[in-house]
Amino acid sequence: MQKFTLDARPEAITFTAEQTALIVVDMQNAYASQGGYLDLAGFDVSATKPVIENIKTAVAAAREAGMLIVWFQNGWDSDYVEAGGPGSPNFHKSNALKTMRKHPELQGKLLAKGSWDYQLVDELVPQPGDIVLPKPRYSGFFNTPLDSILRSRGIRHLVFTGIATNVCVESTLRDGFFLEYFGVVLADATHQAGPAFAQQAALFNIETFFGWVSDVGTFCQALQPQSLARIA
Ligand SMILES: NC(=O)N/C=C\C(=O)O
Repeated sequence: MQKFTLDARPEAITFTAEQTALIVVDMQNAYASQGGYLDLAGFDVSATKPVIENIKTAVAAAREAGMLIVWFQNGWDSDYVEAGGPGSPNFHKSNALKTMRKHPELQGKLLAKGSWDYQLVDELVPQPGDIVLPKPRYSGFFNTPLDSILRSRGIRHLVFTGIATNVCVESTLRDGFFLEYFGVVLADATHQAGPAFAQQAALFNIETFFGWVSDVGTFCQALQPQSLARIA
């Protein structure tokens, strides 16, 4: 199998396309569009357009190289049974659920399966062969078949894109770390929920404790045949 070497912080990392999945976390209207959940809850989503474009670029490069693409969609049934009731911390901490309690006219609209909010943004369209997974909590490993899907394909490296860096991206990468996956974040294909320092802190944590940090241009360059670092 051909090996690729990606320049990253804190050091370069080597992987094969067959053993790597590109993970696109929650690129739904809820997280990336004006009028979506994050926007309605008071988070700034004004800088998500370049992130969408960068994800498109990373997905195309990964697809061309033969990597598995996994798309996550965060949310619940329209009655919010999957969100958990007052006995669940999610009921108390989810800003979507809190926003809907504050604005009952939004009930059934935020992060509900079948809603515009739940849909992936129009610019990002999964293709046949990709895997699209619903997830009910921040981590993509929790109550989803992600681990089985990856293990059955011998995948060991996960390249992360999506929103939000400091919530679902970091949660999934951390759980992956505990399950022995090597996690890499493409920083310019992610965006935080909250102030800019949340992005910096998440990337610091990942780079220092849980994984590696690179960017889309470097990722695409690493996958180009002429710049491949062929190792045996
Ligand atoms: N996709 C995410 O990172 N979500 C962050 C917050 C939420 O879903 O409430």
